[in-house]
Amino acid sequence: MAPVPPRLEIIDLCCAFDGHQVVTDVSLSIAAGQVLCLLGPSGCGKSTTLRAIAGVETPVAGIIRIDGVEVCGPSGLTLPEQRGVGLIFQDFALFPHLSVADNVAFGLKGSRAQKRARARELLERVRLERYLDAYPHELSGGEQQRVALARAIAPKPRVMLMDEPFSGLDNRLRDGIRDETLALLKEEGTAVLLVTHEPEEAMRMADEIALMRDGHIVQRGAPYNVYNAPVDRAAAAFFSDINVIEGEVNGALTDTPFGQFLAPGQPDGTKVDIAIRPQHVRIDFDREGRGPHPTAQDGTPARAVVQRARFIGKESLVEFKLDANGATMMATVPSVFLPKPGTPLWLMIRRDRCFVFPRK
Ligand SMILES: Nc1ncnc2c1ncn2[C@@H]1O[C@H](COP(=O)(O)OP(=O)(O)OP(=O)(O)O)[C@@H](O)[C@H]1O
Repeated sequence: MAPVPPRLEIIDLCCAFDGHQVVTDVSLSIAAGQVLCLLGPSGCGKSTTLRAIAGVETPVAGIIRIDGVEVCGPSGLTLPEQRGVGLIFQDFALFPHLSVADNVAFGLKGSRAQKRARARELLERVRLERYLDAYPHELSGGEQQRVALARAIAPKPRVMLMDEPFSGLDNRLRDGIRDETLALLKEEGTAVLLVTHEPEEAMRMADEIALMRDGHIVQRGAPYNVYNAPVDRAAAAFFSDINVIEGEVNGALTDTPFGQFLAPGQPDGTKVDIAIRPQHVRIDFDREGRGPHPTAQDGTPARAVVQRARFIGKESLVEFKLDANGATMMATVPSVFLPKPGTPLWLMIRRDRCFVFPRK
């Protein structure tokens, strides 16, 4: 039996404006029921990629296939409305003069009764069936977004393209609507491409993350892998604050205030950055100038002096200055831990949580 093609497949997509390339050789594939998040900073080319898939932007090169059928490529361009693609954007303009049911049924084929039945089914799924005959202005922002969602899903698109669809909603509402949306789309076997610049949103929603920078996909993988094995310093820094300890390679080792680190394959004299997230820095007390003993897991402790400490909700953020080289380090600790500025403490860094990158 021939293998099932991915629901959405993009090969070497390139887009340009006025001769300036903003999307370069982007390749992605998404299976039925899978969610891929295109994650990256503002201006990196996420929305342009999405618009090219929708068919409202014409790429300069590349192939786009939906269920194995080319909709953009050497054989030509399929019209946007014939691609079987749904779109959800941040501003989810509903038609103000149509009832909620008619908004959801808009674009559906079939008899009036059939369209109303499908609208009811979807409004039940987003728990808004009581508003079937209401008008958009009678609904809250979050409810309107759920109607927009039901409208986008109603024609059973094979591919759903979502551009920051939840950023207009408040935090508590957002989590529920996000989860609800995904469950519905997965159930329908839709391939979802979600554009976001928020790592937390991507990690929460994605089966796979494609990290984008300057028009390129720099890393692809499951959220756990992208977070825990970033390809470079910028990829690590995109997900959270990071501490960077600078070093230089000598005999495949790098000396730092936290002891020696392996830098395999790096020639002598290479400058390296050792990155560690603040939540993987451990703190211990100063015992009359002595710290804890080195361990295999945490390496050598380094003495540091508290610069400031802030409580930021679930955790506290403490900023230190290292005795050894005056470098600044940040550590997050669960709950309230607010040592006074000037307090000497010892820092240890989880060896298995450090990333060693040659400096660019
Ligand atoms: N219609 C256009 N004409 C000219 N340049 C454009 C056009 N649309 C986008 N660009 C440029 O292309 C680049 C990529 O833009 P795009 O909107 O794809 O980025 P993005 O990653 O989606 O950013 P954001 O998260 O801010 O929406 C940017 O430099 C932008 O200025």
